[in-house]
Amino acid sequence: MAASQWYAHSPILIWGGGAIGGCVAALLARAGVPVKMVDIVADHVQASRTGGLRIEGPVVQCTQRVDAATPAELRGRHDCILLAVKAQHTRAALTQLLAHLSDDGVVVSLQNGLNETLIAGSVGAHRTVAGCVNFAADYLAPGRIGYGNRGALKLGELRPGLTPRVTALAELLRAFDGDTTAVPDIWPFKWGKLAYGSLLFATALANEPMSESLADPQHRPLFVALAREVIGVADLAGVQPLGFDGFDPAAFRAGASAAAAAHSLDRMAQHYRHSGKQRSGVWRDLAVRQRRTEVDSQMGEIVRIAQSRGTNAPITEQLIRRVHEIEERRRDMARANLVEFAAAVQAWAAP
Ligand SMILES: NC(=O)C1=CN([C@@H]2O[C@H](COP(=O)(O)OP(=O)(O)OC[C@H]3O[C@@H](n4cnc5c(N)ncnc54)[C@H](OP(=O)(O)O)[C@@H]3O)[C@@H](O)[C@H]2O)C=CC1
Ligand SMILES: CC(C)(CO)C(=O)C(=O)O
Repeated sequence: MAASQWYAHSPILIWGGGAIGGCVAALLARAGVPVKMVDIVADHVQASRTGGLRIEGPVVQCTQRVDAATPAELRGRHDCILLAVKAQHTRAALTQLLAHLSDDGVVVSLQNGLNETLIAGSVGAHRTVAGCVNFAADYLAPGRIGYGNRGALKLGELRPGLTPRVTALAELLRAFDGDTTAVPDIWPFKWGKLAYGSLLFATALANEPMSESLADPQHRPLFVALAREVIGVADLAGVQPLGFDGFDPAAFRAGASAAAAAHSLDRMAQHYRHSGKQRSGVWRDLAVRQRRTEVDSQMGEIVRIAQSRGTNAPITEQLIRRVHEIEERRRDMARANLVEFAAAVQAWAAP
């Protein structure tokens, strides 16, 4: 199957044209792929289809006119929908997009978390493809996206095995990033990103850049304990997380040396040191957008899975509590949060 098959009948829909969707929409359009970006932010839609969508930052700078619509303006059915809304907006987006997905079409999740279960429940498992996304971007203003740094982009079927369609989807997305790969088992990467993401949620308790917090020796007991807990829940779910972009799950497992974890955290810090995006999307939701984060959808799911296996995930629960306190303006974002959290984790671990 050729990548062009996905847009032989209708443009590729990019549902949610913010940081991730906007980057993909602009750069696919720039490569000559027919795309249509769908977003609820009318000003952003209008700017992107008239003056163009501007991509800023160290990776690429361009202004690309992108065909765009609000959900209400959209007509017709499409074979490929790249879904890039925040996890908590997935259900609403699915309700809107269902009528626009062709019978043999697919929804590809370009999201963090385990939204594929929800997507499959709505459009059917046979029309769902999973993604693991780690490039960094920010929605800056209507018609303006910052592309901070390149990062892993992997696609896979819900069931193990490489299919022609997922191979063709990866080929399609190589027009966005040439290193995009189709993998025979996506779940180790999805869980790898959840463990990685737990560290990003933790760094968002502070105002410092990700690279600074990840490299700070005082925070490391917290990062190691947190990642180890998430990896433990993945084990219970029958998945052995895999790493990318400096994150090495094996280095956080019980029995691994402190030096191995330190090396992995140093490499993660290095990944962001020269990025145009110095702070995570979680930090941006809290500090700039001043809105709820994806913590319940992403970290909450880890707690729910642990509980369904008869155990718990206490450090993740404490992380969620602290993020909620910042969301509700009951806690300031400060380095002291990480220092205090690391000390608490060490105290719980003490015999
Ligand atoms: N940003 C990043 O660097 C990375 C993000 N991710 C993940 O990618 C996913 C997308 O995140 P990101 O791009 O940052 O998010 P953004 O908020 O930047 O973009 C999402 C866009 O979708 C819009 N939207 C919300 N609901 C709908 C809807 N029903 N239909 C159409 N559009 C809608 C949003 O509008 P509004 O703002 O009004 O809600 C927003 O414009 C998340 O799961 C995130 O964790 C993964 C790796 C890196
Ligand atoms: C930091 C990043 C971009 C991963 O590289 C991310 O996942 C986020 O901001 O949510």
